[in-house]
Amino acid sequence: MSGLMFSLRPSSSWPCSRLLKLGSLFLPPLSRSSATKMSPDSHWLSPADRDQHVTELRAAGWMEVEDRDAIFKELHFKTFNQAFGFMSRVALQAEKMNHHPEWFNVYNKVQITLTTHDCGGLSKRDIKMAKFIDKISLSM
Ligand SMILES: C[C@H](O)[C@H](O)[C@H]1CNC2=NC(N)=NC(=O)C2=N1
Repeated sequence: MSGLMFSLRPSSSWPCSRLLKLGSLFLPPLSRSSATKMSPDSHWLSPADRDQHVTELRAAGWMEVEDRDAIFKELHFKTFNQAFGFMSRVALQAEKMNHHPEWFNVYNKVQITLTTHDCGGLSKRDIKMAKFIDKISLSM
């Protein structure tokens, strides 16, 4: 495919929903309709909502990822079985929400990064998944 290629990245003043509309101007009609059909909870969080949610999640041990609009947490369990059982429950929830973590497991540790790939940043789905993860991890 020839032609000008560039990527639109959300920044603090350009929410993903606006970038999607701008980006869709350069997409073929088929992609344009799908790009604007994203469910609202996978749209980029507004700066005010993002600040509020991230502040709450930071208090629960989440941290912001330096070079991307994402949140990260490392969880420690007593055993590998407990860690894997936790991952199994989160995996079922991920399928139910159609929203999947980026994660790494070694023995009893699970490192999780949450971001919304469709939007290129944090959305309500990430917040919902982070709260689910915190609830499940406390019950293991
Ligand atoms: C096609 C499929 O519905 C999409 O790719 C879903 C799958 N899981 C996802 N997971 C995450 N974290 N972000 C997404 O944007 C996403 N999109």
